[in-house]
Amino acid sequence: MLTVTDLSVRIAGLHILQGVSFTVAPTGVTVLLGRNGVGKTTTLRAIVGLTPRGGEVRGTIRTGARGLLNQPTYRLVREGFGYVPEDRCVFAGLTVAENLRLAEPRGARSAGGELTAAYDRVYDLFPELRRRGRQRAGSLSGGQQQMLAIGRVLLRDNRLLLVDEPTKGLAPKVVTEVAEVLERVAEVVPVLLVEQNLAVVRRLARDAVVLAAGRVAWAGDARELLRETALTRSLLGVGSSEVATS
Ligand SMILES: Nc1ncnc2c1ncn2[C@@H]1O[C@H](COP(=O)(O)OP(=O)(O)OP(=O)(O)O)[C@@H](O)[C@H]1O
Repeated sequence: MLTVTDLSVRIAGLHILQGVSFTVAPTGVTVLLGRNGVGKTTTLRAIVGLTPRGGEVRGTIRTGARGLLNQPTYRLVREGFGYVPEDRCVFAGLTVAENLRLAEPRGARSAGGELTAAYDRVYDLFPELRRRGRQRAGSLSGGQQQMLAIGRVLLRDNRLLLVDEPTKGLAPKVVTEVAEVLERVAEVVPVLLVEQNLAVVRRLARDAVVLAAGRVAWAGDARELLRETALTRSLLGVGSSEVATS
């Protein structure tokens, strides 16, 4: 389980997070919600040690007794933190297979060059990545790029995945496909998810944490939050029909 306590982040003179505390359950999806610009991405980036240079991060981030605040990102990756950023960051000029190869941990390929179980795990979830191995990542659709961004991270044996707005800008059918994949991923590894699509939240999230004004405004059962349309409306600023029908 990941515990974030009193997390404070200042960037460029802005006090963006002002004492954020929450826990990520050891299984399933915990969703991080809040209006635009409230600090959801800043929270994920602080956890994985990617606060921009000059930013100041304070507080504690722990898994068990281990303190992880301000650890270098490579060490956090070795600790089992997988991060899928909002902009996906696939290498457009490289093929799908080359993108995966760049993310390979030790053991993903045998001494003879054969792919091992790490690849089986990724290709079972995303058969299309195998089929499109030779295609340039830049020519994939948005949904396929998202699958590559998630698949790349899953080459490692993660203990926590942090996924930032994976369905943003995708067509409804593709949103459903990405949600299905995340649902399967969350059966084996806990996920901290930033997601604005409430239908996806409803489908995936067991726990919810809502940020407002630099702090946690609400935390608890995600379904309970979505049932309270007035609360959802006031915390997230969405229309009541959006909450009710999503
Ligand atoms: N490097 C930076 N320099 C200056 N301001 C920043 C920087 N990074 C984030 N901010 C500001 O911090 C605030 C929180 O940004 P963040 O991206 O974490 O919000 P968010 O909740 O993820 O937003 P959204 O839902 O729109 O993606 C915003 O006001 C943003 O402009």
